[in-house]
Amino acid sequence: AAENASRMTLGQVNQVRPKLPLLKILQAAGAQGETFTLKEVMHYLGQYIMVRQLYDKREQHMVYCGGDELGELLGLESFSVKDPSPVYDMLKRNLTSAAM
Ligand SMILES: C[C@@H](c1ccc(Cl)cc1)n1cnc(-c2ccccc2)c1-c1c(C(=O)NCCN2CCN(C3CCCCC3)CC2)[nH]c2cc(Cl)ccc12
Repeated sequence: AAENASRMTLGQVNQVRPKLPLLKILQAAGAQGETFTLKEVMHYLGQYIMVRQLYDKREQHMVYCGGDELGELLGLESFSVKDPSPVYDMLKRNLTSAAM
């Protein structure tokens, strides 16, 4: 019982709460709820890029997000999935820890 309780709380400890503009993007990609693991956030952002066809069909590592809400959040017209730093910077600005 105790280990289950601790496992449940540990499961909670790595949850993050997206701010509203990011939450709307995740929900557009099918996300349910308001807190996620970082892995889930990345999964839904990838799904969003796929569904909105923001990646270049020929150069599939290039994402053209200008004019999309994602580009507004990133402050970028485009980026390469090979350099995740702009995405991590955006997440720092748009995620709060759900643990508090
Ligand atoms: C390594 C990983 C990644 C993850 C995070 C970051 Cl900051 C960079 C890179 N990654 C590698 N390519 C992609 C990618 C490329 C084009 C379109 C969609 C996703 C991703 C991204 C994933 C993802 O969850 N990826 C699962 C496997 N992907 C392979 C690529 N697959 C598609 C590539 C285009 C053609 C169709 C398949 C989709 C599944 N989540 C992301 C979210 C963002 Cl903000 C940006 C990119 C991704």
